[in-house]
Amino acid sequence: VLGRRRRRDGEPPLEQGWIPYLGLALEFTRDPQAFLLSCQQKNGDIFTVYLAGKYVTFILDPFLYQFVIQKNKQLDFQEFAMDLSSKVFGHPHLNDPKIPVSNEQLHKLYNYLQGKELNNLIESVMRNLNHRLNLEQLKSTEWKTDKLLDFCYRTMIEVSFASLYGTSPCDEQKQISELMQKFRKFDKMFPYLVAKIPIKLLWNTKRIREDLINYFISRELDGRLNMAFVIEKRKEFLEQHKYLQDHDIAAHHFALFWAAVGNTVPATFWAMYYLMKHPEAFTAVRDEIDHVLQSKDQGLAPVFNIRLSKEDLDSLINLGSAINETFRFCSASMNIRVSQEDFTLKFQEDRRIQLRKGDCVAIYPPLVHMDPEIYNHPEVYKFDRFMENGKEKTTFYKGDKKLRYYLMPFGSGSSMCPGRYFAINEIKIFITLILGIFDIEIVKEEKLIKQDINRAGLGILHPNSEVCFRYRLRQGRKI
Ligand code: HEM
Repeated sequence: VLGRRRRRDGEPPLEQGWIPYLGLALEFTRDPQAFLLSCQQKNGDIFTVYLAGKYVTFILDPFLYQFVIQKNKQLDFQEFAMDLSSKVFGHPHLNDPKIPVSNEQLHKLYNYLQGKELNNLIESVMRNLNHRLNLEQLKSTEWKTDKLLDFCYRTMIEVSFASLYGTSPCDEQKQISELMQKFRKFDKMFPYLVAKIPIKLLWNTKRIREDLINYFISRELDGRLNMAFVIEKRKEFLEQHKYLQDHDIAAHHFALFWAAVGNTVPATFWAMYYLMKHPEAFTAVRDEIDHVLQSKDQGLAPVFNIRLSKEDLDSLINLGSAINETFRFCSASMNIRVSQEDFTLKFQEDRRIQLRKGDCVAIYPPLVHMDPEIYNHPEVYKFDRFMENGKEKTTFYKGDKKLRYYLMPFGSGSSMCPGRYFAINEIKIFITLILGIFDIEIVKEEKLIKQDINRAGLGILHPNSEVCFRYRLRQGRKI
């Protein structure tokens, strides 16, 4: 059968299925967690599965992750990521000999998402979110009803776009609202694009992608004010290469914008949702927020003008733990590497496996996140799971051995998300302002909200339906 191969000595157990080309892809996508657990029962912690034209070796024992992560020369991430990104976002493949733009140099610029520049980004997000919330124009006693995922998208796309790509001197509410709608349409197709379904077959996705790319062409970006340093530098870097057309550069900007909001918005949704569903968590987080706001004597009237520093946000331990617990529940990004040559991957002592050039090696963190040996009652949301003695808890055990990798929403090693600090701070700012300013509650829930697993392996899962909520200016709080 096409694609079938024989297992060689030293290679992990092999599961190929019987369907030509697809192999076990359908079983895997139907429920990755259940599928991997059943393979583990049969084969142990290391096995290879044939999935849609690729042999993927899964390493399920978290104590072996480090051996994969350390081998970043033989097990490459960048080539695979660039390939995928260029197909999904329609930009040229960097490192193509015809386009001598260094992907490595481009990566160095992501350092501007951290350190001193992170403080500036935090300040921008604060300013832009205060501005956005002031536009809501709520009167003090009036409840306003909305849909939670939609609210998170509207607010965070506007705030992230303004904080990264700057603000326009003209009113751009209409354009931003169109950007949000198009972004959501494109994002719905994201799993299909990753699965390499040709964009032509995905209705009008190609046109929507072009429209989105057009928001980022240089004549649109040039007049914007307060652009983030990371974007300014990235723009300068890409524009100095005459090989890249304006459209190519814009497509790169769009890819980064997708990375910046594609996971942050659903993560914010879940963080808010779980807080609203768990009153004890809501109260603990809100008390902590009030404490910080009061100590800073923050302005809430006549217009909201909350300004908190990174240190203030760092001090929100309950909130930080609630966000980590949210990540544990709903993050499902698979860490993939591609073997650059036939070689022996060595683990501790005499444990080792043979890998072939072109095969993938995968780590699937949701299995760790839901492991009852690591997390007591993993199916239960406990907002304070990641705190201990008033600080962030960082020691977790499996059996009696301490784990290095216990929570992995942001990937690992060479594929670690460079925007992780920015993302966590953005979510913290969002929740701090919303809980600080508003009373907020779920209105009705006709059916239980579940995670839609069609993005399993690709990042933060989405909810399978909307949640209706309402909010009003906080009562019983001096403003
Ligand atoms: C909750 C929010 C976020 C999550 C869960 C997340 C997760 C991830 C993960 C898992 C990867 C690795 C991808 C892989 O292994 O295939 C990644 C890569 C990346 N992320 Fe994030 N991310 C988030 C927010 C952000 C933000 C806010 C930014 C930028 C402002 C950002 C920028 C990037 C970039 C540029 C890459 C690609 C890095 C590379 O090519 O090496 N992310 N992210």
